[in-house]
Amino acid sequence: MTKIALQQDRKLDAIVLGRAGVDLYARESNTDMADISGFNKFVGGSAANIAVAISKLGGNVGFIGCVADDAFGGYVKQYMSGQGINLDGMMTDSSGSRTSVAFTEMKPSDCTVLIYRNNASDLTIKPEQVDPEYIANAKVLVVTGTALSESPSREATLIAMEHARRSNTLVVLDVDYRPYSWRTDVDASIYYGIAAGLSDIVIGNREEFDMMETVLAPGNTDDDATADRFLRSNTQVVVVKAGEFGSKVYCRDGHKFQQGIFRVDVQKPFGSGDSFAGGLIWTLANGGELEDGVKHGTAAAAINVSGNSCTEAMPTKEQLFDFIETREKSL
Ligand SMILES: Nc1ncnc2c1ncn2[C@@H]1O[C@H](COP(=O)(O)OP(=O)(O)OP(=O)(O)O)[C@@H](O)[C@H]1O
Ligand SMILES: O=C(O)C[C@@H](O)[C@H](O)C(=O)CO
Repeated sequence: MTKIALQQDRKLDAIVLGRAGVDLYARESNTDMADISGFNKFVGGSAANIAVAISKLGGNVGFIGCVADDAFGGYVKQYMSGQGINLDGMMTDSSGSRTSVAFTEMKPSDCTVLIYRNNASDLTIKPEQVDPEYIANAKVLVVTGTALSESPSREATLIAMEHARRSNTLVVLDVDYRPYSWRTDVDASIYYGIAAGLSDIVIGNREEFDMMETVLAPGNTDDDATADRFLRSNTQVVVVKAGEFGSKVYCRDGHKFQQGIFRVDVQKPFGSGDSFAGGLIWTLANGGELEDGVKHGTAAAAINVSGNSCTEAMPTKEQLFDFIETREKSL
């Protein structure tokens, strides 16, 4: 079993950096966008999803991000506070930006997702708004990579990672690649490469690592080669997620393992990555082994994809361990 060393004497288990927005999920299942009668509203955004995931498991979690001074921004802050998330790092922008909004169908696969990020508030956060003391008070800094897609958020994200490194705060990069956020894959691979070099743990799926290797190894699809390439500089662990095929985990010392999935009745494919990250990071922040963290993340993801939202479908600690116990008994 593998232990990831981190500073335990910290006020916060984790701080998550990136977007917090609104998810509008189809009211009807298995219905095309054109035929949906309406939507159910939730808080979303990859970083907010991960923060809620950790909080619902019982973690003390903070946030670094920015929402607009509009009704959606107020809704997001109210919900996240209600979930017990510390918002000392949440900025509010009054320059006319807009809180990110995602519209989704509700189908087990081939789900349309439309995310409106025109002048997105989360990308307005500035380096001078990132507090190094706040980061020094957390065991883990979780960065969701879309925050790298535009300045000044790009610089704010990189300085946050530098602050974390200097204060021995573990750095996790969840790649969170959204192609429409980037001018080209070459641009993306450059900044993701810099961020990966500042990270202890890099979590991505095959498509995301393909993007990250656009310049370094175009056309490579071999996970082992990808892991070898990114297990450099500060990076101790690379996790390659593979949807219903589970995940592969590679450690700097050569140890590697695979984790299969927990089979469920899937309502939607998305949210799996954020819940996986939340379960993994919560486990590590509480001194758990890497293997257990990946199992917990895998179970949290299965629970989430069988639900009808992201944030609200994140499991509590009791739900997570009941799910695992029930499934393991039936093996
Ligand atoms: N259909 C499924 N059933 C059960 N577990 C799943 C399913 N799809 C994904 N998972 C679990 O979730 C983990 C992460 O999912 P995935 O590989 O899809 O990440 P992702 O591409 O970041 O997802 P997304 O961006 O859609 O949230 C997988 O490694 C697996 O453990
Ligand atoms: O990450 C986002 O901005 C949208 C998510 O909250 C949403 O649940 C999703 O993952 C759709 O793909």
